[in-house]
Amino acid sequence: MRKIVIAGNWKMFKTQAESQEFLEGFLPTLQQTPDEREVVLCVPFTDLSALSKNLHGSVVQLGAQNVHWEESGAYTGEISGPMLTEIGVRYVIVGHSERRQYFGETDTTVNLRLKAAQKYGLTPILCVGETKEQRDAGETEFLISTQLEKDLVDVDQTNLVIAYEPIWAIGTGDTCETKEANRVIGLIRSQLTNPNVPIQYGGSVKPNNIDEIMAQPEIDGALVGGASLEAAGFARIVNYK
Ligand SMILES: O=C(CO)COP(=O)(O)O
Repeated sequence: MRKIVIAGNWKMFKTQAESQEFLEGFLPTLQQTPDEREVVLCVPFTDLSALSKNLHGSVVQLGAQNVHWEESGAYTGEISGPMLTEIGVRYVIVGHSERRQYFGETDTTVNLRLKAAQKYGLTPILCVGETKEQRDAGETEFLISTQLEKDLVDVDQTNLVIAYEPIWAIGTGDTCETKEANRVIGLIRSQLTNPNVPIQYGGSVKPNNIDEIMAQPEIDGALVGGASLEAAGFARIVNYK
């Protein structure tokens, strides 16, 4: 059976004080969450250490938003796998479209980061997805299959989560039609050697559309941006029906 993974991606939001306030609202709502749902918070590096202490003993796993491929070295501004695992981080987002768009992330560096994450004991969440122009030009399938082919070279598919995030649906309120998301995720699965890799949908996931998204047979979870910043809303998403 495939694992369900619901992850919040806080992006560049929340100071430590704000993250603490979030937890106070969020953690008490989780007692009812069925065991098979993995709940992950992918937070800014500066929030990781304090959250790690406060999440201890809860069902929530901690995630980072990027990882460098070397163990250590002269890489100003970067964070390595051992630095993350030391403080209890279990997951890391790799290849988010915002990293690819604004910070020069390429399929080559995504591949290096995925392999390093696994080497140092983290589970990477690989993000793939097309732009509006690529979708309108009928290039969605080609684009995603090319990303997967390049990103997954020598990557262990037994310790991996994939997120299908159509770029045009991120932060726009313009959710991908659930049947279409289900179709693309089915295509992604058909390209994997391990059909049990959990594949999430991401892009304007909200409390009012999570039930419909999770009802789709190919969709194994969600990667949630804006709606993961508010405790009650994210709790509703995690506790989808
Ligand atoms: O980029 C996302 C998650 O990684 C999605 O962001 P939104 O949920 O804000 O659209």
